[in-house]
Amino acid sequence: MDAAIRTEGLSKNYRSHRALRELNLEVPRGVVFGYLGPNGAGKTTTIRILAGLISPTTGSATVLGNDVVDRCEDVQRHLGYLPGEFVGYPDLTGAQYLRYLANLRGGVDWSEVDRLAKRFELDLGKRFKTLSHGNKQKLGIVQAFMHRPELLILDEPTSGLDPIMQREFLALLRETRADGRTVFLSSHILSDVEAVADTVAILRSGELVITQSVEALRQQALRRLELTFSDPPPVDQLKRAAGVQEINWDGGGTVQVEVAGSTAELLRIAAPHQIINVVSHEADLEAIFLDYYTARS
Ligand SMILES: Nc1ncnc2c1ncn2[C@@H]1O[C@H](COP(=O)(O)OP(=O)(O)OP(=O)(O)O)[C@@H](O)[C@H]1O
Repeated sequence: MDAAIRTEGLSKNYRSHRALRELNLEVPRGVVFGYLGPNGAGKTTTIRILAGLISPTTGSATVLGNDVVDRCEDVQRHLGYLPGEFVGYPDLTGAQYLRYLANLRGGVDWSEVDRLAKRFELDLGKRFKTLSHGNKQKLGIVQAFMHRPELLILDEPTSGLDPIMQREFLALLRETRADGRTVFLSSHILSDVEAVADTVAILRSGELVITQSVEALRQQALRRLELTFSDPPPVDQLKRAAGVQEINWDGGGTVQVEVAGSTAELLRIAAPHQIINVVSHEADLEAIFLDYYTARS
C-alpha cells in the first residue's frame, strides 16, 4: 500500500525566499506523525502544499497515493484538514457551516458531528463570529474529523484549547490511530507531540533536520536518577557504568546521576551496595528538541 504521505525533493520559494528545500518525507499509514520546527521553519508551507492549496516550486508530493498537483480534488476529498487559522463564515452558526462543508464532501453521518461537538463541549447553535478563539478551533477540529477521513493533516491543532480539551484531543488522535488511520500534525508544543506521536520530523529553515521515532529519541535522551545508599555510595564504580554522563555527590548517602540511554548497567552496579531508594526523572526530550531547533545543521 502507498505511504499516507510521500514527498520527493519538495521545494517552495516565495519570490527569492526559499521557504522549503528539497524535502523528502515518508509518512507510513496508521501512525501519528509529529512535524516540529521553530517559527518560520516551513511547516505551514509544507501542509498547504500537501492539502493542495499551493503548488510546490519543484519536487513532488503524493497524499494517499494521489499527486497533490495533478489530483488535487482526490486529495482534498479524502483528507481531513485543519488550517493554522481556521476561518468560518461569520454569520453562519457552527451547525450551518458544518452542513455546508458536509454537502461539499457529499454528506457525512451527522451523528459523528454531534458526538464530536459533545465531546469538545461545543455549542453548534452559535454564530461563528461570536465564538471564542478556542471554540473556533474546536469547530475546525470537528470539520476535520467529521467525515472520518483516512488521513488528517492538522496545523497547530491544539492552539487555543484549554488543558482538558487538549487532553481530549490527544485521546482522539490515539483513537484515530487505533482505527488504522493516519495523523500528520504540526506543533510547537513538544510535550503534546511527544505524548502522542510515533515519529517526529524536525524542520529548521526549510530543511529537514531529522526524522526519528519518539522511542529512539527517548533512548538518546538524558535521564536523571537519584540513588540513595545506606553505605557509602560506590561512586567510582558508578562513574564507569555504560551511559553515565555526569555524577554529583556531596559526600552523603545520595548520588545524582545523568545517564544517556539504558540505566540497566548503572542499576546492576548499584544493586549490591545497600541501595535504599531510587528516584528516576523522566527522560528530557525537550533538551534534544531544542538542540535540533537551534544548534545542528
Ligand atoms: N505567502 C508568503 N509569501 C512570502 N513568504 C512567505 C509566505 N508564506 C510563508 N512565507 C515565509 O516562508 C517561511 C516559512 O513559513 P511557514 O509559515 O511555512 O513556517 P511555519 O513553520 O509554519 O511557521 P510558524 O510556526 O511560525 O507558523 C517564513 O520565512 C515565512 O515568512
